[in-house]
Amino acid sequence: MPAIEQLGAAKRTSPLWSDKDVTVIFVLGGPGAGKGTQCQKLVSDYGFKHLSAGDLLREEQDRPGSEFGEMIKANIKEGIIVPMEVTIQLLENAMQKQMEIDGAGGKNLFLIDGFPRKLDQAHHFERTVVPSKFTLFFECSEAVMEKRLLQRGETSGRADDNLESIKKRFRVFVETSMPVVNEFESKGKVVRVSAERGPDEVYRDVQEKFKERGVEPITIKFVQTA
Ligand SMILES: Nc1ncnc2c1ncn2[C@@H]1O[C@H](COP(=O)(O)OP(=O)(O)O)[C@@H](O)[C@H]1O
Ligand SMILES: O=c1ccn([C@@H]2O[C@H](COP(=O)(O)OP(=O)(O)O)[C@@H](O)[C@H]2O)c(=O)[nH]1
Ligand SMILES: [Mg+2]
Repeated sequence: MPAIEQLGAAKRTSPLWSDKDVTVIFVLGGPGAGKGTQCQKLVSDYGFKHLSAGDLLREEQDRPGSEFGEMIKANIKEGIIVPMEVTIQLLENAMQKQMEIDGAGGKNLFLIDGFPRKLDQAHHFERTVVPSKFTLFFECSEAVMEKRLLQRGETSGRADDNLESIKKRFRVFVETSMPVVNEFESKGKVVRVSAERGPDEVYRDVQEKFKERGVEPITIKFVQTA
């Protein structure tokens, strides 16, 4: 990727896509709330494509020759939000790539997981890439999230799944990311689900809320041939 000020979204003044052609649902919730877990379920039942901002940043961090690698690494370890231009460009690139793969018949349904984590990101993405349909927000206590993250840390290999980084991430979530949820909430654009129970119970609630919002699972029609 080129220098930050050269990135496409940094220069555009109107959205790249219309929300009539491209559906984006933001997925938010504290670290360890279960965003990734629920997104995987939605992918198989609803035909969404899942884009995790954190995964895209980790991929860019590890890409040989990336000029942002060191900066991303340092930010993730400290739980700090990476400058939005980088994250938005990575998301836009991933969406573009997916649309090229799907071609004209594609449904262009995207779950954007772990983003926007800051108000400026939310505003900039909606102004320069595409406005979101709504935000799926997972509510979870810090005690539960901490337990899940420490357990995930046993095998994830993630530099931020340790108690010190987890505490910092909780703080950033409350101070920086919750204002995003509150702003979307004031516009009636938040679907709130409790994430305290097991993955299947949480998912049942997600499906119910999606139905209320008119988002239906994929139905496979079986055609009788004989
Ligand atoms: N509802 C749940 N109950 C118990 N454990 C869960 C639940 N959802 C996710 N987990 C586990 O908790 C950890 C964090 O989940 P993940 O989906 O990675 O969360 P996030 O993307 O919000 O950080 C993972 O190890 C996952 O397997
Ligand atoms: O839009 C984003 C999303 C993630 N991150 C960084 O990536 C880290 C991990 O995010 P991820 O969503 O993978 O963590 P999760 O909430 O799933 O545990 C965050 O703490 C931030 O440092 C960021 O800077 N901007
Ligand atoms: Mg995640």
